[in-house]
Formats: sequence, C-alpha cells, structure tokens
Amino acid sequence: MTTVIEVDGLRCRYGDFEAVQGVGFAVRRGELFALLGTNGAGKTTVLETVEGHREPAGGRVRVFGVDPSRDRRIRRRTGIMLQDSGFAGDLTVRETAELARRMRTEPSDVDGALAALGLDPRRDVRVRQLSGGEKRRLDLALALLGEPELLFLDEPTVGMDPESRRTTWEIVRGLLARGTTVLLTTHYLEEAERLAHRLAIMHQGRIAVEGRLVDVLADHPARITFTAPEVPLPPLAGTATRRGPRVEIRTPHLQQDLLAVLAWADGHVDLSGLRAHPASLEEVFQSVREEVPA
Ligand SMILES: Nc1ncnc2c1ncn2[C@@H]1O[C@H](COP(=O)(O)OP(=O)(O)OP(=O)(O)O)[C@@H](O)[C@H]1O
Repeated sequence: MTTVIEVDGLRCRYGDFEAVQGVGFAVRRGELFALLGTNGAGKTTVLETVEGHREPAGGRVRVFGVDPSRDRRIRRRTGIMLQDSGFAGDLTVRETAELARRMRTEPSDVDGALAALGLDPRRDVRVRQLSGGEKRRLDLALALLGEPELLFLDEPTVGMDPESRRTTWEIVRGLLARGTTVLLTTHYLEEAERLAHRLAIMHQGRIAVEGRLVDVLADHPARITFTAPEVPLPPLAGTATRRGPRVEIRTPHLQQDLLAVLAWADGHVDLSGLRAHPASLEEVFQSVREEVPA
C-alpha cells in the first residue's frame, strides 16, 4: 500500500525549547491517522511541519515522497482545514468559497463543496453571522475545494453540535472510502475512536502510544468490577483492590481472570453488578498523562 506521509525522527525547536523530540509515524493511502495528545504535546507543531509550513530541526518528513517544506507542488494535492480560515467576516459564504477557489490552481466545484457540507441555505449569509459550527463546516468545505488526495484536519469539529459532528464524520468517512488520506488532530477521543484507522498519543514532544485502536486498547489493562462479600478472592493474573464490598480487578488477561472469578463465585458468592470492560481510549490517554515523567 502506498505511503503518503513518512515522518522519521522528527525534531522541532522554538529557540532553545525542543517541542518535538524524535517523532516517527507513517500514514498510508486511504488511511485516517489521528494525532492525539495532552495540551502542548506538540501536535500542531508536527502537523505544521508535515504541511510544509515549518522546517524540522532534525529528522525527515516526506509527503508524497518529497520534502513538503521545499517542494510546493504537493500543495495542489493537499487540503488544509485550518482552525480559522482567516477570510473577511463581511464576505458571504459563497464569496468566501469563490475567493478560496481562485487561490487554487485546479478547477473546483464551489457549489458542490458548500452543498456537501449542508451550507447551501447559508450561501448568502455573511461569514461573521455564521455559528461556530457553521464556520467549521465552511472551513472544511474550503479544504475540500480541489478534491485533495491528502487532507489535514486540525480539530475539525470544535464548536459543532452533535448532529453537525456526526454529519462531518460521515463526510470524512465518504472521503476515506474514495481513497483520500487524512491526518487528524483532535481532543475528542470519540472522534478518533470512530474515524481513525490508526492513532498516536503524544505527550511532551514524544509519541507515547501508537497503533490500531484495538491493539492500543488490548495493550492496556482491562477492568472487572463487582460487589461481593469480604471473602478471599481466587488467584488472578491481575491486581484486585477492595473498597468495602466493591472489588476492582485491573488485568492484562480479561478472559482468564473473568473465568477465574466466575468459577470462584459459582454457587457460593453473589457477584452483584458484575461488569467487565476492556480499556477505553480515555483510560489509555489518562495513563499516558500519568506515566510519562514530566
Ligand atoms: N511559537 C512558539 N514559540 C515558543 N513555544 C511554542 C510556540 N508554539 C508552540 N510552542 C510550545 O511548543 C509546545 C508544543 O506546542 P503545540 O502547539 O505543537 O502543542 P499541541 O499539542 O498542539 O497543544 P494543544 O493541544 O494545547 O493545542 C508547547 O509547549 C508550546 O507552548
């Protein structure tokens, strides 16, 4: 499968401060790679470098096989959804899209892009009168002009209501199905869970966790919880903690420990409220925040 983005040993500095300290990942064609992270982890810096807006202090970045900071030709093949498109607020939606179209070198269907984002009824409204969610949809419509092969989405659904967010996810899924490659940064873990083929969690300039969601979750302890009388528990692969009658078992072997608990309880102990959960992305994120020393 073709690799669209290759990042290897990337280092970025702001003066003496090394904001990105040896980051590497690859994104294949048609794949959505989500870059998650704690505040100030370095996501935006990585994104800007891959977009070609920033030169690395070290390491190597290739987009469509070339250095994005030196070879501008790849810009025709990419779309960038900025945090704020920066167009004048007194232009209408249609005028803004038309202006953005003229800045692209290849033909673009302005009306199609606005319709795809449900902005048709708002085409004659001034941009400053749009809601926050409508502005984000306009930013996405502008990024889609020219039908880019590679799309950079920086916090695409901030300010959107749940319905607009779902519509945006549908649009992104449609783009992926047509082979578009997407690099996404988001603070919404659910967004990454729903869209990402693979993801990375950054913390303090480094990637702490990377992989497919199922693999990332499988690498973290699952939880078994129940309420039971205070009798000794069976031998377990995981670690059990008790708070009164409430028992929580954190285990790398969910099936094995669940079977052990069920066999132990069988016919003797009432396990009220028994629940078994694989790790959630929220828990993985939390453990990254806690485990990597500052
Ligand atoms: N222009 C700058 N000058 C100095 N330091 C900067 C500059 N821009 C970013 N930084 C610092 O670099 C680090 C990484 O910033 P970056 O914006 O890439 O992180 P982020 O992961 O996108 O954060 P957030 O999720 O909070 O937006 C942070 O510590 C930030 O304070």
